[in-house]
Amino acid sequence: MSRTVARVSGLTKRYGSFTALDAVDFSLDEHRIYGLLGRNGAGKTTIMQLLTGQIFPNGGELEVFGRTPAEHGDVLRKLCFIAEAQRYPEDFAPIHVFKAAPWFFENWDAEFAERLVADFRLPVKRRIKKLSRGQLSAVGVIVGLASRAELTFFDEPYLGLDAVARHIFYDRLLEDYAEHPRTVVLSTHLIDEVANLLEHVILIDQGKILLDRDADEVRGSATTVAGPKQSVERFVEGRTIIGREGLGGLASVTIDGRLDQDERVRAAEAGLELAPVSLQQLIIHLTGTDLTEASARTEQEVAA
Ligand SMILES: Nc1ncnc2c1ncn2[C@@H]1O[C@H](COP(=O)(O)OP(=O)(O)OP(=O)(O)O)[C@@H](O)[C@H]1O
Repeated sequence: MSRTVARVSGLTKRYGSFTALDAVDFSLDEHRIYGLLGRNGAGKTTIMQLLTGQIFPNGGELEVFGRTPAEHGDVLRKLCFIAEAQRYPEDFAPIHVFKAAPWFFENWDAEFAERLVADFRLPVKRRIKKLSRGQLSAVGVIVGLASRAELTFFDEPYLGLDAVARHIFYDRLLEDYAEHPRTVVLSTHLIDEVANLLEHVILIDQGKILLDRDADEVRGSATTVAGPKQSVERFVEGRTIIGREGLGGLASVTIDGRLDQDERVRAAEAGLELAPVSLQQLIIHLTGTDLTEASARTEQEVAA
């Protein structure tokens, strides 16, 4: 059985009369990659700041490696938090950040950091305030990866990183995680890009947990049916529709729930293709009203 590295229960954070986090319960197991997902302002950064001892809760229990993080230096040394707008001392260049890193991270791998510098083509001697937005994000990503902290938080780490650099990040994270398992919590809005990386999904909305499940279970919880429009519409009749796309005579409709064997045979006979739902589509459905309203409208249009 895997060890729990962090556990929160009834965790509440208020800013004045505004409740940013409302009695939240969840736990993080060792050696897993978690996606902490949710819309803007959902409470993701707040959770990460609480778990890394940067802010204090107004209520509930919070335990990281069995202790309250803010009060225990030995716990903080096992943590790495890469914030969206990570700040560094004035006049530091990346090389100074990487030289200082072993003081903060006991597992720091300088050679790995050097390889990452080459991968990201980072000018290590240039002052941080002169770096481009993407290069600044690369500094954080390198620290997050090469620190090999037992519990690493990446909060939207790649603002400004181009597509190539983002994929280097995903590849290196997976390779290094395979060799040095640890717990990683990744908060991102680029859900489709990271979907294959995630082993577990925690979805938060307006300070409450909407979903806390194994990523494979989430992916299997809905199905996309694609093919000729009329056949698709006939097949999905009476089911809960999560999303709908179409082009010319073709349609792709996502329905809630699994299909049984008979339904799969019927779909094949009707020339329809079935695919598991994309994580992004499911999350848009669970946290947004736009798509649901849009599909309700489309359903009415189809019915008319
Ligand atoms: N210091 C603060 N004072 C007042 N409100 C705050 C403070 N910090 C955060 N909030 C509010 O708490 C809520 C949660 O913020 P949080 O930064 O955790 O969201 P998030 O899920 O990380 O969002 P995003 O995806 O946009 O980064 C937001 O409504 C935010 O405005």
